[in-house]
Amino acid sequence: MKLQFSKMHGLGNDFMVIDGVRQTVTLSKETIGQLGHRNFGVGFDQLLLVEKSNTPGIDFRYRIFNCDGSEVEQCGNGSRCFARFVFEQGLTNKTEIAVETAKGVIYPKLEADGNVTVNMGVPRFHPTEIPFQAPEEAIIDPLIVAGQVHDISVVSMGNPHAVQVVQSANDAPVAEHGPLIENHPRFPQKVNAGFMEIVSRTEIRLRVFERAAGETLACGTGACAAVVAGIRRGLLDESVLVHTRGGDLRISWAGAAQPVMMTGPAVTVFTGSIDI
Ligand SMILES: N[C@@H](CCC[C@H](N)C(=O)O)C(=O)O
Repeated sequence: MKLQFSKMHGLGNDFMVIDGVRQTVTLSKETIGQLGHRNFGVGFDQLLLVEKSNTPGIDFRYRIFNCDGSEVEQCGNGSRCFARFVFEQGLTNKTEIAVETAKGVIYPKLEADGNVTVNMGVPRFHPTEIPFQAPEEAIIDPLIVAGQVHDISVVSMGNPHAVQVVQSANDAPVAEHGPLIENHPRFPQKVNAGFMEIVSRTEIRLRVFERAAGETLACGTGACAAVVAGIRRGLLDESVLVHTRGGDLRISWAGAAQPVMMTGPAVTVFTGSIDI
């Protein structure tokens, strides 16, 4: 089977994006893992599969897979690339799109300046919604990692995040502690581990060790989760510029029961086809 795809990125978090509306696509976990390989495949952090939606009022459905082939619930940088993809490919002429993911509907909007703004939905904090083993919801939970207590804030943006505040994002032990947090037994479905440096009430630096993908140059849901965690801790204002290794995102959150808004770029690098 020959598969047409676009290679895209959002701040260096890179994607293979496949049109499953005009192509019949069947992908096993193994095939996704092979396609994701940086030496033997196309290479990506996540694969995005765009499909038709059967729900009235919803334009598309899109599925998200980590580079190991595991399917995940949500992807911030991916949602912006999804919107750019369906527009560029002529799958829609709408600039405001409603798209179903495995964890609800999100609303990307293509801006006149080339950025994409996404209503990422309402963040969740209850341990059962992460999922996280804890007796009750808290703003800060102590987590023992490498024999030391780390103060984490757990946030679900559809997918699970554990965010901690560090003195310096640059010097944070992301490669050492990231996998320990990702696979910590208190997170039965694993977790994305965020390391946030507070620069000011309106600016942070962030690195994220992503579940099943390792540290990426940027993580959109990780940025949403970090800003929400910082606001809940009383450290950040409502609108925050997030510096990632791949570039900047603007994240805003007006507080409890409100959706998180994310604005940033989405870039097509090339289109191609591959025999699978
Ligand atoms: N890069 C993404 C998040 C992708 C999914 C994540 N690795 C998970 O397993 O939850 C983003 O931009 O949000």
